[in-house]
Amino acid sequence: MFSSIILAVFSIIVLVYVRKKPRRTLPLPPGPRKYPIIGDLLVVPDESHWVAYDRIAKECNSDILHFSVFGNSVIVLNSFAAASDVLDRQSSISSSRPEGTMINEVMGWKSMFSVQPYGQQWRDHRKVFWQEFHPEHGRLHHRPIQLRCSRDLIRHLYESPLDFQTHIRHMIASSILMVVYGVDVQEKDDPNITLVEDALKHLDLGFIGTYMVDIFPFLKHIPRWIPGAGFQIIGENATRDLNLLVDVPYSQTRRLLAKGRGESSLICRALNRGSIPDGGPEEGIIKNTAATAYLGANETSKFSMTLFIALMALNPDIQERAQRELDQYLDHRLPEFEDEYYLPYTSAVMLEVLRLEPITPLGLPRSLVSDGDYKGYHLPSGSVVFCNLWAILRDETVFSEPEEFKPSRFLIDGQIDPRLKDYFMTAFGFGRRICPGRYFAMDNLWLNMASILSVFTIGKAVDENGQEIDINPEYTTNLNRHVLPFKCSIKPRSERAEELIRECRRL
Ligand code: HEM
Repeated sequence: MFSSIILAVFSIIVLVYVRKKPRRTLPLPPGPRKYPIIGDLLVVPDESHWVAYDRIAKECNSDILHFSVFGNSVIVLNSFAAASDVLDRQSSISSSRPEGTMINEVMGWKSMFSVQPYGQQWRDHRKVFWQEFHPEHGRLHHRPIQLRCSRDLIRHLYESPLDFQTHIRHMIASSILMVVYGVDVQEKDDPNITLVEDALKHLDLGFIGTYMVDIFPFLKHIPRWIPGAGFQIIGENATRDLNLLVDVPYSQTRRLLAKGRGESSLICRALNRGSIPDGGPEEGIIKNTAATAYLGANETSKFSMTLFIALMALNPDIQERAQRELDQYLDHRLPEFEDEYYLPYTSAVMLEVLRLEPITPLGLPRSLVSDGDYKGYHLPSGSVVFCNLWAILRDETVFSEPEEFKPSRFLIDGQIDPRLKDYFMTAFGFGRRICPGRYFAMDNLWLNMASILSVFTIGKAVDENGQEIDINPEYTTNLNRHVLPFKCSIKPRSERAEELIRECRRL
């Protein structure tokens, strides 16, 4: 009797175990040696993760890696082939984002669709975003605003070149604020620019895996006064700053609309598309989409524009080549969007800046909603997936001497190589979650880079003894990077250039 009870209990345990853990027939992708319980915690690198992942992938001779931290599975895709297979071909299972407890719940970001899991809520927000940011719409409605902000940038750089980072930040924030909210931006110390920067400064802190609460979600319930619960205070500050960002500019737009202004904005167009009750769920979608756009545009373009300034100062021969092309074609006028096709080297400079140092080297994390596979490896459901964009954009088989800044690599027969440009677009991610702001971003970057090159010479600054100050671009090491401040000189190229700059009066 006793032995039959033991047998029955044993059989139930085996059944439950077998049900819960279906037998895997395929192995997991390779990765470093795993330790009991903590898994790979000790070997997960704590800085420049993308460089370390690329090295480990080469050591393992595999373009896909698997890590495990306290039983949580992490997959890193290290090649174009792996990324397009998992994120494009298997997009039905790989288009979600991980439910990062810190960012989504503790910091209150779950209303931003960039971090939402795949599903109806995400689709509703992305639809509102895409109606505004698809390329034909952008050409019609955004380009005039981008042109105006770019001319302001040229004027600001002329007036106080040492403050170039402030001016870049102003140009980007004002172009997206006008597009999304239809509100004008003050020449200096605009409160809406402070709002977005305050909200963004918390983002790095909430990145998935930075806090134990992401590994042990029950920690979100511990009160803020318990020692070690500092993340709760960070969460409260982040939630407050995000709520301000979502509400304040939106209310300004509503006030403008009530006065019959602000009509050329995402908000006005989205409100006009449906009959939206005040404060109802649809209004929430528009409000949150607007804030996601404002947040998404800021750091990304700022990083690439600042890096462009550093690379131009460091590479005078490349700068001069672009200027020769601009001078020949423009014949003493500032560039406009329609000129882009005729200025391929200038476009190549932009592509190369974005290729060399992607702002988000590991993209934004995805999560697998079901089991997948790649090259005979098992990809477990629930895994967090990182795509190593940095490694993909430095693949030696596509870009020779990938660590060199060489815009001409993008040219074939004097035009942009379409095959290479398609490959390059991976800088904006893959599949259903690919960056929906990419056309706006590329328009903004191209126009501003071309305009700066056409009227300014960028060089190294000199110190009080007349010695050149070296530039060695340094970045923060978090997953959403910033270029650390540096000095450089920005001077008008000629008297004619100075005239053109003076013509950039506020439109
Ligand atoms: C140089 C500029 C930019 C770069 C390199 C960039 C890159 C990226 C990348 C790599 C992703 C993740 C895609 C994925 O998961 O596969 C992303 C997502 C996103 N980006 Fe951008 N981006 C840029 C500019 C912008 C701009 C200007 C906006 C807004 C106007 C924007 C809005 C977004 C949004 C909303 C998402 C989340 C999409 C979703 O989860 O469905 N980005 N971006």
